[in-house]
Amino acid sequence: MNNIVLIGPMGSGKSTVGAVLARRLGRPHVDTDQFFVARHGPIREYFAVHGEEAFRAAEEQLVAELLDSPRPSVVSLGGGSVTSAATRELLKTQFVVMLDVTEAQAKARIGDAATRPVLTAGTSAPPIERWKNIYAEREPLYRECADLIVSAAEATIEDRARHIIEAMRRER
Ligand SMILES: Nc1ncnc2c1ncn2[C@@H]1O[C@H](COP(=O)(O)OP(=O)(O)OP(=O)(O)O)[C@@H](O)[C@H]1O
Ligand SMILES: O=C(O)C1=C[C@@H](O)[C@@H](O)[C@H](O)C1
Ligand SMILES: [Mg+2]
Repeated sequence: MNNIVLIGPMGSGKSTVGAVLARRLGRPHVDTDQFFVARHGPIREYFAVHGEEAFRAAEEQLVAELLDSPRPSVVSLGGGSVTSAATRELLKTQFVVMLDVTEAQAKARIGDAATRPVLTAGTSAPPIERWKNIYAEREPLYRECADLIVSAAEATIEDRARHIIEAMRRER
C-alpha cells in the first residue's frame, strides 16, 4: 500500500489534516517541513542564507527519502514541493490528495506568515498578495498530481480527514 500524500497551497491544512488523518488510520504522520527543519534548521533562515533554489534542491532530496518510507504513512508535503519535476514523477506512485482552500480561508490561516519566507521575502505587501500569485502559478501542478481534490467547502479539519478516508475506501 502506498503513502497518502497531501499537497496544496500554504494554509490549506496539509499539516493539521495530515495529523488527524494519520491518527484515524493508525499510520505514521510525516510532515516534510518538520523534517526539513530538523535536518537543516528553520526554513526562514535557510532561505536567507542559501536562497530558494538551494531550498528546493534540499527539499526534493528529502521528499524522495521520506516517500520511500518502510511503512505506509500519511505524508504532508511542503506547499512548493510540486514545483519539482522529480517529485511530481514520484507522486505518480502515491495516493495524492490536494487540499483546496479559498483566498479568504488562506488569509485567515497564514497570519503574518512568520515561518513562510516565500510570502514575505523582499516585499512589504500583505502576505496574501504573494499567496494569490503563487497559488495561481501552482494550481495546475496541484491538480495534475492529485488523485483526489478536497474542495475548500469541506470546512472542518475532521470533515476533510473523513472525506479522504471515504474516498480512499471507494478507490480500493
Ligand atoms: N479546515 C480548517 N478549518 C480551520 N482551520 C484550519 C483548517 N485547516 C487548517 N486550519 C488552520 O490553518 C492553519 C494552517 O494550517 P496548516 O499549517 O495545516 O497548513 P499547511 O497546508 O500545512 O501550510 P504550509 O504549506 O505553510 O505548511 C493552522 O493554524 C490550522 O490549525
Ligand atoms: O509554498 C512554499 O513554497 C512553501 C511552503 C511551506 O510548506 C514550506 O515548505 C516553505 O515555507 C515553502
Ligand atoms: Mg504545513
